[in-house]
This record gives sequence, C-alpha cells and structure tokens, in this order.
Amino acid sequence: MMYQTPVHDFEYELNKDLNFSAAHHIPNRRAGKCANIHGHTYFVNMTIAGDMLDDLGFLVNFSDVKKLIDEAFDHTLLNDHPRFLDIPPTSETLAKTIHEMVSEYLATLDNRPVCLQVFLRETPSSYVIYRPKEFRK
Ligand SMILES: Nc1nc2c(c(=O)[nH]1)N=C([C@H](O)[C@H](O)COP(=O)(O)OP(=O)(O)OP(=O)(O)O)CN2
Ligand SMILES: [Zn+2]
Repeated sequence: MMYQTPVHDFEYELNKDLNFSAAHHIPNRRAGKCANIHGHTYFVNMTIAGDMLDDLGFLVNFSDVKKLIDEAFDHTLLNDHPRFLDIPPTSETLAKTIHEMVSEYLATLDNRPVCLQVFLRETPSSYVIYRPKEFRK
C-alpha cells in the first residue's frame, strides 16, 4: 500500500479510492507558478470505520461517498466552491474539506460510521494526509 492507514479499535474499516479532475490556483505571489490557474487529476483515499453495519450490510455505500465528492468538485474550479471562499484550495485544505464533507454525511447515518483519514494526492510527487486529532493513537 502506498499510504499509511490509521490504527484504531473499530471492528470494520472501509477504504474508498476515487479520482476527480479540477482546476485551482493559490492566489498569492509567494505560491509562484501555482498562482496561475492550472489543473490536476486528484487522487483521494478515504478511510471510514465503525462498529455497526446498516440493514444492507454496509458500513457506508462506496458509491455514495464517491458521488458526494465527485458532484462537489469534478471538473470545477476549486476556488469557486463555497468552502474555499475564505481559504485557498491547497492539498492540505482540500483534504480537510473532504474530511468535513464526508463526516457531515456520515453523521446522518443511523449506524454512525466515522472518517478516520483522508489521503489526497495532487501530483505524482506530492500528497497530504489529513487525520483529525480525535482519531490519532
Ligand atoms: N504544502 C503545499 N505546497 C504546495 C501546494 C499545496 O497544495 N500544498 N500546491 C502547489 C501547487 O498547487 C502545485 O500544483 C503542486 O506543486 P508541486 O508538487 O511543486 O508540483 P510539481 O509537479 O511541479 O513538483 P515536482 O517537484 O516537479 O514533481 C505547490 N506547493
Ligand atoms: Zn496545483
């Protein structure tokens, strides 16, 4: 595996990989060439865990979490998204934002799974991992 997975005590752990294409820019001269609008094929891995399954035997439907992220970001300019009005769409902020969006969705499910980690690769040589404090061991 290319990335670290978190240590936890949940009975079930699910990992969903997905890709989406999007443009962005970091509107600051200190960002150098990244101040210009450019595009990436982002790769995301999200780690979701829990102790209970739903009536279908799912922790969460793989397609539902993919759709949530695709519909928000695929073929968009990330800077235009409401979640990036006050903060630039860097790898770090995008990974955290994906974690927030997925966590908000998971909180609506009766079996209450949680998102332990979001891995986000922006380029072949650059990636970040967002892991909220409450799930670190
Ligand atoms: N900490 C961060 N640094 C940079 C970010 C970021 O999100 N967080 N983003 C960028 C740019 O958006 C850029 O698209 C990616 O930069 P970089 O990895 O430098 O891309 P390259 O392909 O040019 O890197 P190589 O080293 O040539 O592989 C910049 N920094
Ligand atoms: Zn970029």
